Amino acid sequence: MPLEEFVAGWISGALGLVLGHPFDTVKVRLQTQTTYQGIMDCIVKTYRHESLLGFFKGMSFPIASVAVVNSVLFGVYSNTLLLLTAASHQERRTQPPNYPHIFIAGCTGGLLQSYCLAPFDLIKVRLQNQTEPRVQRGSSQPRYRGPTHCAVTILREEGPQGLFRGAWALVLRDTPTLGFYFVTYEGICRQYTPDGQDPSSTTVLVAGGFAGIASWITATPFDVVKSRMQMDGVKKKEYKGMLDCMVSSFRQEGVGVFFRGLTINTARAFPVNAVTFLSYEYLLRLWR
Ligand SMILES: C[N+](C)(C)CCCC[C@H](N)C(=O)O
Repeated sequence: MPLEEFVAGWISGALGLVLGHPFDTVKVRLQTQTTYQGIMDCIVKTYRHESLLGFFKGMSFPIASVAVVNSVLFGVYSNTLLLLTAASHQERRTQPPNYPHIFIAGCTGGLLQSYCLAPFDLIKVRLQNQTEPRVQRGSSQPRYRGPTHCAVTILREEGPQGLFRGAWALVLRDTPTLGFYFVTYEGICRQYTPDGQDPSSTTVLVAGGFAGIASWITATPFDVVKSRMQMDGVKKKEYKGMLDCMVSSFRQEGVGVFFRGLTINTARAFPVNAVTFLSYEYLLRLWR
C-alpha cells in the first residue's frame, strides 16, 4: 500500500489549514451566532474584542488532527483508485482513471475521513465559538479552557457519544462533496495538461483552488446543520435531531440559512486547497 500518499496528505493538509483558519473562525461564528451583521462586522468585532489571537482559537487541535484526517482522505482516495483501476499514482498520468472511479474513490476517502474528523471538528467549533477575550483576572472564565479541557468536559457531561455530536451531518457534508472535489481537480488538470504529462504548478494551483470552491459550495448547507448540531446543548438543547435542526432553522430563518458562511467558505477554499494540492503533488514527485 503506497504510504507516501498518506504522508503527503498530512503535510499538505497542515499547510492549508494554517492559511485558512482565520476564515474558518469567522465562518463558524457567522453560522452559529446571531450577533454579527456580516463578514466585516464579525472580523472587526473579533479583532476589537479578542485581538488577532481570536482568529486562531481552536487551531492547535486541528493542526494535530489534520495529520490523521487529511492523510486518511488522500491515502484512502489514492488506494481506492488503485483498487478500482490497478494504476498507481505514477501510472495515472499515462492511464487516466475515469470520472466515476474518481468520484467513488473521493466519496470513500470523504466517508472515512469524516469519521476521524468528527471529534476534532466538534472541539474546534466549540472553542471557536467562545467569544471571551483571553482570560484576565476577574473576568468571566470561558467554559472550556483549551482543547483537552474541552474534550474531557464533553466526555464527562455527555459521554463518548457526545464527542460525535453532529457526526451524521458531517458524513453527509463530506461524502459526496469530496467526490466532487477530486473530480473537479482531475477535470481541470486534464483540460490544461497535454496527454501523459504532469500538470504545471499553475494548473495544480488553479485546479486545487476550484476543487475547493466546488466542494465547499455543495457542502455549505450541511456545514450549517453540522455546526448547529455541534453547538446544540452547550447552552440549552434546541433540536431533537438533524432533521429537526433543518426544519426549525428553515422555519425561523428561511432558506438563506443554509447558505450562511458560503462567501467565506468559498474565499477560504481557494487558497487553502490550492496550497494543499500543490504541496501534495510536489511531495509525491519529490519521492518518486
Ligand atoms: C468537503 N468539504 C468541502 C467540506 C471539505 C473539503 C476539504 C478540503 C480542505 N481540507 C478544506 O478544508 O478546504
